[in-house]
Amino acid sequence: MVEISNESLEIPVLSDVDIKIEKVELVDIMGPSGSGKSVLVNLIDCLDRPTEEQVLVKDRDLNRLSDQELAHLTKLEISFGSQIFNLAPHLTDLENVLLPTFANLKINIDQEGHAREPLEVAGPHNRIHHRLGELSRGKSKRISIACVLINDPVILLVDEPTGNLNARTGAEILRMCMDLNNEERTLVVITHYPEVTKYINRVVLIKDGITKCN
Ligand SMILES: Nc1ncnc2c1ncn2[C@@H]1O[C@H](COP(=O)(O)OP(=O)(O)OP(=O)(O)O)[C@@H](O)[C@H]1O
Repeated sequence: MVEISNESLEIPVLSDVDIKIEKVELVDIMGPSGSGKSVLVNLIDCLDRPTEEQVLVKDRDLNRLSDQELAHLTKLEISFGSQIFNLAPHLTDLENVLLPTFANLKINIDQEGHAREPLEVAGPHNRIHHRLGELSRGKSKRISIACVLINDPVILLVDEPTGNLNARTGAEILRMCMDLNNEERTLVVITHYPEVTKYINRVVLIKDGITKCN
């Protein structure tokens, strides 16, 4: 059970969710707006905690981890790519990609070299010193994927990587997700892309905070 509360109000958000995601799976989470998809992903990324029951990541109960263990998990093992409006439009692509590293990157490292691989994986890119706000939506999505990859995590959570994209670019981004999954990473994607089942064979449906299939 997950409830969101302030002093006067308690809102039950997820109440009967029982999902096991295996190592190296590629899973799509689908459901109507407000059904609890983002809250579920926030739980896996340790941004929220359940009011009842458990969330286990790599067999570890997140409620029982120390702050240091949680920080290690969320900095280096799990990466959450939120929707592109959470990227900073006034920063360059390179600066956006490097942002998740600032807590743990050594000062004298070649920053551009460090970002090169995730930028290449995320697609052809020759304008890394341009501000994000100057890019197309498709290119911005690719930058958000590069941000997810920069710390080389084993679990990737990606919120709406295909949102507001045309069919061709949406398919390219999903194919990229499949490639990342083939590299032995576990991927949890939230998308409503209509042909998602061509690319992802396990879809978890959430309706009113309850998983309908898993
Ligand atoms: N910080 C918050 N304060 C109050 N209610 C919240 C908060 N975060 C989420 N909720 C509520 O929890 C429920 C689930 O929200 P969530 O953002 O997970 O939905 P979603 O399925 O991701 O929706 P969308 O597809 O529109 O992004 C909604 O009723 C939402 O209003």
